[in-house]
Amino acid sequence: MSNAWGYGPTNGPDTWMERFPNAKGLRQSPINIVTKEAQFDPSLKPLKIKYDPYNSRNILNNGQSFQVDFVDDTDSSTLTGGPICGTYRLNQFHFHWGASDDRGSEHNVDGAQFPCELHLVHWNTKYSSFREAADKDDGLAVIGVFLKIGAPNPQLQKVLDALDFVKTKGKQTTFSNFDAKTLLPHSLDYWTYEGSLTTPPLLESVTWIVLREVISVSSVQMAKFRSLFFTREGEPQISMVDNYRSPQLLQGRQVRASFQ
Ligand SMILES: NS(=O)(=O)N=C1NCCCN1
Ligand SMILES: [Zn+2]
Repeated sequence: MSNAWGYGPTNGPDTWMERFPNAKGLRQSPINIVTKEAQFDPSLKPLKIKYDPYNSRNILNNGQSFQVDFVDDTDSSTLTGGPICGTYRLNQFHFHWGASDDRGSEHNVDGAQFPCELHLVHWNTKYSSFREAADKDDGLAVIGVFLKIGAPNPQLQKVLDALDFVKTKGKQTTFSNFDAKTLLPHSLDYWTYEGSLTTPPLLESVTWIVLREVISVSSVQMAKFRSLFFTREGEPQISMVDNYRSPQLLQGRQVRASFQ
């Protein structure tokens, strides 16, 4: 019987501290963003996001979410500017979502949850790889984008159409020529703070960049997310839903805003 971490009653976020001591750290994520306490910082630069569709490689059900992986052996898909120094390369993107539209995001805004949250994961090229960067204080930068129920999102639909081929844990399929920029909202206004991975090993290596503007997702599209399974083919099916960690203590951290 696998004792892998997950989101169930016996291996979920409340149990993670047993095997992953970072869970009790002082810069854990996600957090609740209290907008009135986020201070505008005029020194924050605009985000510069350059994604090359040629770098998208495959889509994988990893048993906790699904992720779209990118070839990251050159600087062709990068994040620069914003709160970070240097160049960070796009490694993958994935999502977190709920069993119903009232929950699912990891970050909250003024105590409110969204039905889904997109994470675009980048690593600092001062290090040689994602793996080497992942445990460094300035190793990672993750862009968080909230999804709000509304009109169907045609760009997101391209990703959702591929889910038919990765229903169960361990399944993957080619996913080429996808422009991740098409998943971003028009405005790149953001909140930023120093945090962690929201999944084990909960490494405290992430500069979080959470966009203020949401993107849309329809209820039918949310049902597609919920059609995936945490479990492998042939195992008793457990629907992949509620794969989110709840907000953690701020522990004195400052959340800055790139906008007034
Ligand atoms: N939800 S998160 O903070 O992005 N967590 C991640 N864990 C593994 C590698 C990518 N990201
Ligand atoms: Zn995530």
